[in-house]
Amino acid sequence: MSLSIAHLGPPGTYAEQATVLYVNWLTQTTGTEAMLCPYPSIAQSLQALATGKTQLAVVPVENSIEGSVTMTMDTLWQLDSLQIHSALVLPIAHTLISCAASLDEIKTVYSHPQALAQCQGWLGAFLPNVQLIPINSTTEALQKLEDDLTIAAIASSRAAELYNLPILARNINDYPENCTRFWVVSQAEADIIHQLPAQNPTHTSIAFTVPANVPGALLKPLQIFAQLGINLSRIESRPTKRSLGEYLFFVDLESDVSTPNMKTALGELTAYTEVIKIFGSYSVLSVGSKG
Ligand SMILES: O=C(O)C(=O)Cc1ccccc1
Repeated sequence: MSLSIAHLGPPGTYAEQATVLYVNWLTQTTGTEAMLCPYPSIAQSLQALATGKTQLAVVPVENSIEGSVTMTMDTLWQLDSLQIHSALVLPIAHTLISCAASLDEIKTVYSHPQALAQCQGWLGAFLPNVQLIPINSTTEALQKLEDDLTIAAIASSRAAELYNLPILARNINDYPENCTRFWVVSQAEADIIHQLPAQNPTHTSIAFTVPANVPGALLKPLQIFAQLGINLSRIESRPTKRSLGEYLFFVDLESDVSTPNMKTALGELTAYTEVIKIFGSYSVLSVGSKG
Protein backbone atom coordinates (compact mmCIF):
# COMPACT_ATOMS: atom_id res chain seq x y z
CA MET A 1 0.00 0.00 0.00
CA SER A 2 1.26 3.51 -0.79
CA LEU A 3 -0.02 6.67 0.89
CA SER A 4 -0.04 10.23 -0.42
CA ILE A 5 0.90 12.91 2.11
CA ALA A 6 0.53 16.68 1.57
CA HIS A 7 3.03 19.04 3.19
CA LEU A 8 4.29 22.58 2.82
CA GLY A 9 6.76 22.85 -0.06
CA PRO A 10 8.83 23.35 -2.09
CA PRO A 11 11.05 20.41 -1.04
CA GLY A 12 13.40 21.07 1.88
CA THR A 13 10.92 22.63 4.32
CA TYR A 14 10.76 21.63 7.96
CA ALA A 15 7.28 20.29 7.22
CA GLU A 16 8.83 17.96 4.63
CA GLN A 17 11.43 16.90 7.20
CA ALA A 18 8.63 16.06 9.66
CA THR A 19 6.82 14.14 6.91
CA VAL A 20 9.95 12.10 6.13
CA LEU A 21 10.30 11.20 9.83
CA TYR A 22 6.66 10.15 9.94
CA VAL A 23 6.98 8.07 6.77
CA ASN A 24 10.14 6.34 8.07
CA TRP A 25 8.27 5.45 11.26
CA LEU A 26 5.27 4.23 9.27
CA THR A 27 7.38 2.13 6.91
CA GLN A 28 9.29 0.55 9.82
CA THR A 29 6.08 -0.14 11.74
CA THR A 30 3.80 -1.38 8.96
CA GLY A 31 5.80 -1.64 5.73
CA THR A 32 3.61 1.10 4.23
CA GLU A 33 5.29 3.27 1.58
CA ALA A 34 4.33 6.90 1.01
CA MET A 35 4.49 9.55 -1.69
CA LEU A 36 5.28 13.09 -0.51
CA CYS A 37 3.20 15.84 -2.16
CA PRO A 38 4.50 19.40 -1.66
CA TYR A 39 1.99 22.29 -1.77
CA PRO A 40 2.78 26.03 -1.92
CA SER A 41 1.13 26.90 1.40
CA ILE A 42 -0.06 25.29 4.62
CA ALA A 43 -3.67 26.12 3.69
CA GLN A 44 -3.26 24.40 0.31
CA SER A 45 -1.81 21.27 1.98
CA LEU A 46 -4.90 21.01 4.20
CA GLN A 47 -7.23 21.82 1.28
CA ALA A 48 -5.59 19.06 -0.78
CA LEU A 49 -6.42 16.65 2.05
CA ALA A 50 -9.97 17.96 2.50
CA THR A 51 -10.70 17.59 -1.22
CA GLY A 52 -9.32 14.04 -1.34
CA LYS A 53 -6.21 14.83 -3.42
CA THR A 54 -4.08 13.27 -0.68
CA GLN A 55 -4.82 10.85 2.15
CA LEU A 56 -2.83 12.61 4.87
CA ALA A 57 -1.26 16.02 5.50
CA VAL A 58 1.56 16.99 7.86
CA VAL A 59 1.31 20.58 9.12
CA PRO A 60 3.24 22.70 11.64
CA VAL A 61 1.10 23.61 14.65
CA GLU A 62 3.14 25.27 17.32
CA ASN A 63 6.67 26.49 17.91
CA SER A 64 8.34 26.58 21.32
CA ILE A 65 9.48 30.21 20.76
CA GLU A 66 6.86 31.80 18.52
CA GLY A 67 3.71 29.94 19.55
CA SER A 68 0.91 28.77 17.30
CA VAL A 69 1.11 28.61 13.53
CA THR A 70 -2.01 30.66 12.90
CA MET A 71 -2.45 29.53 9.29
CA THR A 72 -2.83 25.93 10.49
CA MET A 73 -5.31 26.80 13.26
CA ASP A 74 -7.43 29.01 10.99
CA THR A 75 -7.55 26.50 8.13
CA LEU A 76 -8.38 23.57 10.43
CA TRP A 77 -11.28 25.58 11.84
CA GLN A 78 -12.56 26.53 8.38
CA LEU A 79 -12.32 23.06 6.82
CA ASP A 80 -14.81 20.61 8.21
CA SER A 81 -14.15 16.98 8.95
CA LEU A 82 -10.39 16.80 9.39
CA GLN A 83 -8.97 14.60 12.11
CA ILE A 84 -5.59 14.68 13.82
CA HIS A 85 -3.94 11.29 13.79
CA SER A 86 -0.51 11.84 15.39
CA ALA A 87 1.77 14.58 16.67
CA LEU A 88 5.53 14.80 16.36
CA VAL A 89 8.10 17.31 17.54
CA LEU A 90 11.05 18.42 15.43
CA PRO A 91 14.08 20.38 16.72
CA ILE A 92 14.62 23.45 14.52
CA ALA A 93 18.09 24.85 13.71
CA HIS A 94 18.03 27.68 11.17
CA THR A 95 20.84 28.63 8.81
CA LEU A 96 21.36 31.71 6.65
CA ILE A 97 21.71 30.60 3.04
CA SER A 98 23.08 32.95 0.38
CA CYS A 99 25.45 33.12 -2.60
CA ALA A 100 26.80 36.46 -1.27
CA ALA A 101 30.50 36.42 -0.38
CA SER A 102 29.82 38.02 3.02
CA LEU A 103 26.99 39.33 5.21
CA ASP A 104 27.79 42.95 4.10
CA GLU A 105 26.47 42.24 0.59
CA ILE A 106 23.02 41.10 1.74
CA LYS A 107 20.12 43.54 1.26
CA THR A 108 17.09 41.24 1.61
CA VAL A 109 16.28 38.16 3.70
CA TYR A 110 13.34 35.90 2.82
CA SER A 111 11.71 33.25 4.96
CA HIS A 112 8.55 31.90 6.55
CA PRO A 113 7.28 34.43 9.17
CA GLN A 114 7.95 31.93 11.98
CA ALA A 115 11.59 31.53 10.92
CA LEU A 116 12.10 35.32 10.62
CA ALA A 117 10.62 35.75 14.10
CA GLN A 118 12.75 32.95 15.58
CA CYS A 119 15.91 34.68 14.32
CA GLN A 120 14.96 38.32 15.00
CA GLY A 121 17.71 38.87 17.59
CA TRP A 122 20.41 37.45 15.32
CA LEU A 123 19.10 39.47 12.35
CA GLY A 124 19.06 42.66 14.44
CA ALA A 125 22.66 42.06 15.54
CA PHE A 126 24.24 40.91 12.26
CA LEU A 127 21.98 42.26 9.49
CA PRO A 128 20.35 45.34 11.08
CA ASN A 129 19.66 47.17 7.81
CA VAL A 130 18.27 44.44 5.57
CA GLN A 131 14.70 44.18 4.37
CA LEU A 132 12.91 41.13 5.85
CA ILE A 133 10.35 39.56 3.52
CA PRO A 134 7.87 36.97 4.87
CA ILE A 135 6.97 34.25 2.36
CA ASN A 136 4.97 31.00 2.38
CA SER A 137 7.84 28.69 3.37
CA THR A 138 11.52 28.63 4.28
CA THR A 139 12.36 27.16 0.86
CA GLU A 140 10.16 29.29 -1.42
CA ALA A 141 12.96 31.79 -2.22
CA LEU A 142 15.85 29.32 -2.51
CA GLN A 143 15.72 29.08 -6.29
CA LYS A 144 16.25 32.86 -6.60
CA LEU A 145 19.51 32.90 -4.66
CA GLU A 146 21.87 31.92 -7.48
CA ASP A 147 20.63 34.81 -9.65
CA ASP A 148 20.85 37.51 -7.00
CA LEU A 149 23.86 37.78 -4.71
CA THR A 150 22.17 40.42 -2.54
CA ILE A 151 19.51 38.09 -1.17
CA ALA A 152 19.53 35.42 1.52
CA ALA A 153 17.02 32.95 2.93
CA ILE A 154 16.58 31.40 6.35
CA ALA A 155 16.02 27.65 6.07
CA SER A 156 17.48 24.37 7.34
CA SER A 157 20.97 23.06 6.53
CA ARG A 158 19.17 20.12 4.89
CA ALA A 159 17.51 22.60 2.47
CA ALA A 160 20.91 24.17 1.63
CA GLU A 161 22.28 20.70 0.80
CA LEU A 162 19.24 19.81 -1.28
CA TYR A 163 19.59 22.94 -3.46
CA ASN A 164 23.40 22.84 -3.34
CA LEU A 165 23.58 26.35 -1.88
CA PRO A 166 26.18 27.86 0.48
CA ILE A 167 25.49 28.42 4.18
CA LEU A 168 26.74 31.80 5.45
CA ALA A 169 25.80 31.28 9.11
CA ARG A 170 24.58 28.31 11.14
CA ASN A 171 22.38 28.01 14.24
CA ILE A 172 21.03 31.55 13.92
CA ASN A 173 17.84 30.99 15.94
CA ASP A 174 17.81 33.17 19.05
CA TYR A 175 17.04 30.25 21.37
CA PRO A 176 18.87 26.93 20.92
CA GLU A 177 15.93 24.93 22.32
CA ASN A 178 13.76 25.68 19.30
CA CYS A 179 11.19 22.98 18.53
CA THR A 180 8.09 22.82 16.35
CA ARG A 181 5.17 20.47 16.86
CA PHE A 182 3.58 19.00 13.71
CA TRP A 183 0.26 17.22 13.32
CA VAL A 184 -0.45 14.35 10.96
CA VAL A 185 -4.01 14.92 9.75
CA SER A 186 -6.47 12.74 7.82
CA GLN A 187 -10.07 13.17 6.74
CA ALA A 188 -12.41 12.14 9.54
CA GLU A 189 -13.89 8.66 9.04
CA ALA A 190 -11.52 8.02 6.11
CA ASP A 191 -10.64 4.36 5.38
CA ILE A 192 -6.98 5.22 5.73
CA ILE A 193 -7.35 5.63 9.51
CA HIS A 194 -7.91 1.88 9.87
CA GLN A 195 -4.76 1.12 7.89
CA LEU A 196 -2.48 3.19 10.15
CA PRO A 197 -0.88 1.56 13.21
CA ALA A 198 -3.13 1.52 16.29
CA GLN A 199 -1.81 3.79 19.03
CA ASN A 200 -2.86 4.73 22.53
CA PRO A 201 -4.04 8.34 22.17
CA THR A 202 -2.86 10.68 24.93
CA HIS A 203 -4.12 14.05 23.67
CA THR A 204 -7.34 15.50 22.25
CA SER A 205 -7.60 18.82 20.41
CA ILE A 206 -10.80 20.80 20.21
CA ALA A 207 -11.90 24.32 19.26
CA PHE A 208 -15.05 26.20 20.22
CA THR A 209 -16.78 29.54 20.23
CA VAL A 210 -18.73 30.78 23.24
CA PRO A 211 -22.31 32.02 22.82
CA ALA A 212 -21.90 35.52 24.27
CA ASN A 213 -19.15 37.94 25.24
CA VAL A 214 -20.11 37.98 28.94
CA PRO A 215 -18.18 37.52 32.21
CA GLY A 216 -17.35 33.86 32.77
CA ALA A 217 -18.04 32.81 29.17
CA LEU A 218 -14.65 31.08 28.96
CA LEU A 219 -14.46 30.17 32.64
CA LYS A 220 -17.46 27.82 32.42
CA PRO A 221 -15.99 25.56 29.67
CA LEU A 222 -12.59 25.51 31.41
CA GLN A 223 -14.17 24.67 34.76
CA ILE A 224 -15.62 21.49 33.26
CA PHE A 225 -12.13 20.19 32.47
CA ALA A 226 -10.75 21.31 35.86
CA GLN A 227 -13.56 19.57 37.77
CA LEU A 228 -13.04 16.33 35.84
CA GLY A 229 -9.26 16.44 36.38
CA ILE A 230 -8.44 16.84 32.68
CA ASN A 231 -5.23 18.80 32.15
CA LEU A 232 -4.96 21.44 29.40
CA SER A 233 -1.62 21.44 27.56
CA ARG A 234 -2.43 24.50 25.42
CA ILE A 235 -5.07 27.16 25.03
CA GLU A 236 -5.01 29.64 22.19
CA SER A 237 -7.49 32.23 21.02
CA ARG A 238 -8.01 33.31 17.41
CA PRO A 239 -10.34 35.99 16.05
CA THR A 240 -13.59 34.53 14.67
CA LYS A 241 -13.20 37.00 11.76
CA ARG A 242 -16.90 37.89 12.25
CA SER A 243 -16.43 41.00 14.38
CA LEU A 244 -13.68 42.72 16.33
CA GLY A 245 -13.19 41.29 19.82
CA GLU A 246 -14.92 37.94 19.09
CA TYR A 247 -12.75 34.87 19.54
CA LEU A 248 -12.65 31.15 19.10
CA PHE A 249 -10.58 29.01 21.45
CA PHE A 250 -8.30 26.11 20.59
CA VAL A 251 -7.66 23.76 23.49
CA ASP A 252 -5.34 20.73 23.69
CA LEU A 253 -6.28 18.28 26.43
CA GLU A 254 -4.16 15.54 27.98
CA SER A 255 -6.73 12.78 27.65
CA ASP A 256 -8.24 10.42 25.08
CA VAL A 257 -11.69 11.31 23.74
CA SER A 258 -13.00 7.82 24.55
CA THR A 259 -12.35 7.98 28.33
CA PRO A 260 -15.50 8.36 30.50
CA ASN A 261 -14.29 11.73 31.89
CA MET A 262 -13.72 13.17 28.42
CA LYS A 263 -17.11 11.91 27.23
CA THR A 264 -18.72 13.65 30.22
CA ALA A 265 -16.69 16.84 29.66
CA LEU A 266 -17.53 17.07 25.95
CA GLY A 267 -21.20 16.41 26.72
CA GLU A 268 -21.29 19.18 29.34
CA LEU A 269 -19.35 21.54 27.06
CA THR A 270 -22.21 21.83 24.58
CA ALA A 271 -24.21 23.79 27.18
CA TYR A 272 -21.58 26.56 27.31
CA THR A 273 -20.33 26.67 23.72
CA GLU A 274 -21.82 27.82 20.43
CA VAL A 275 -19.86 25.83 17.82
CA ILE A 276 -17.53 23.04 18.94
CA LYS A 277 -15.15 21.06 16.73
CA ILE A 278 -13.34 17.96 17.95
CA PHE A 279 -10.20 17.38 15.93
CA GLY A 280 -9.66 13.95 17.43
CA SER A 281 -7.37 12.09 19.79
CA TYR A 282 -3.80 11.19 18.98
CA SER A 283 -0.47 10.20 20.47
CA VAL A 284 2.85 12.02 20.26
CA LEU A 285 5.34 9.95 18.27
CA SER A 286 8.91 10.02 19.53
CA VAL A 287 10.43 10.21 16.07
CA GLY A 288 11.80 13.75 15.97
CA SER A 289 13.64 13.67 19.38
CA LYS A 290 13.43 16.56 21.90
CA GLY A 291 9.78 15.69 22.63
O1 LIG B 1 8.61 26.86 6.02
C1 LIG B 1 8.89 25.74 6.52
O2 LIG B 1 9.96 25.15 6.32
C2 LIG B 1 7.92 25.12 7.43
O3 LIG B 1 7.82 23.93 7.51
C3 LIG B 1 7.17 26.04 8.34
C4 LIG B 1 8.08 26.31 9.50
C5 LIG B 1 8.84 27.46 9.54
C6 LIG B 1 9.70 27.69 10.61
C7 LIG B 1 9.78 26.76 11.63
C8 LIG B 1 9.03 25.62 11.58
C9 LIG B 1 8.17 25.39 10.52
